[in-house]
Amino acid sequence: MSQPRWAVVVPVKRLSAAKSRLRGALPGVPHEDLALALAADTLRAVLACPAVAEALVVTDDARVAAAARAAGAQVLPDQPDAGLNAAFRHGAAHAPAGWVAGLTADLPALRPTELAGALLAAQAGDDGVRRFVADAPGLGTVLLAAPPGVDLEPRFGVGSAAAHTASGALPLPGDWPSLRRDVDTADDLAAAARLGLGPRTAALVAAACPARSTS
Ligand SMILES: Nc1nc2c(ncn2[C@@H]2O[C@H](COP(=O)(O)OP(=O)(O)OP(=O)(O)O)[C@@H](O)[C@H]2O)c(=O)[nH]1
Ligand SMILES: C=C(OP(=O)(O)O)C(=O)O
Repeated sequence: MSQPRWAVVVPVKRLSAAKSRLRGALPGVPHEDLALALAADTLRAVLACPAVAEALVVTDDARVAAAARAAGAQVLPDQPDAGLNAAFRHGAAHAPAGWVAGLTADLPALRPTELAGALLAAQAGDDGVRRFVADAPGLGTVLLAAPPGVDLEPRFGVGSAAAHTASGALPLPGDWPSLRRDVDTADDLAAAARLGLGPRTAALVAAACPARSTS
């Protein structure tokens, strides 16, 4: 039997407001270009993942929407424009019946095989329970997965790993460094670069600091 395939919801904030903690991380690179590259590399990995049938990008940003459509994603408006969890709920409500995952759009080192491993692990329990992947420090969440017929019930934000656990979701323990490596700060970006960045982000890092691209 073939593995059931997933709809993955990927919310992206307006680029002018997104990733504020990263502002100035790449000297000479416009901040919005960096925020767009992070999302584009995340989405590229999502769409290259064999377990994924569909990506739904929730955004009100025209550049993000154009890049997402060009990559093959469906684009939904950021309704009701009430923050990240509302955006996840909106995307999940438009996903086809089946397995649904929510993923943050700040994973520029994401490898499709690691995403596939996490999605497969989320299906292994077959017990109707939501599962999540915590970020590298263990406090936040990068992926939340819900079985068919189960609400995604996203609780992203500060301390979201504990919030997801408190809501009945179970943490997935797998070793997926590129999935767990979300990028909020310049240090996170350096850590993601050590794992290997996607092409859009790598090009901007190289443009900001050419010496780094050859090391
Ligand atoms: N559509 C949508 N996406 C959001 C919203 N808030 C956050 N996101 C996305 O959710 C992901 C994780 O959020 P954060 O890491 O907090 O990102 P952020 O709010 O852009 O970053 P900071 O300004 O540094 O807090 C990022 O990919 C954001 O683009 C929102 O209100 N709407
Ligand atoms: C949105 C989240 O994280 P951060 O803002 O730290 O990326 C989260 O971990 O739920």
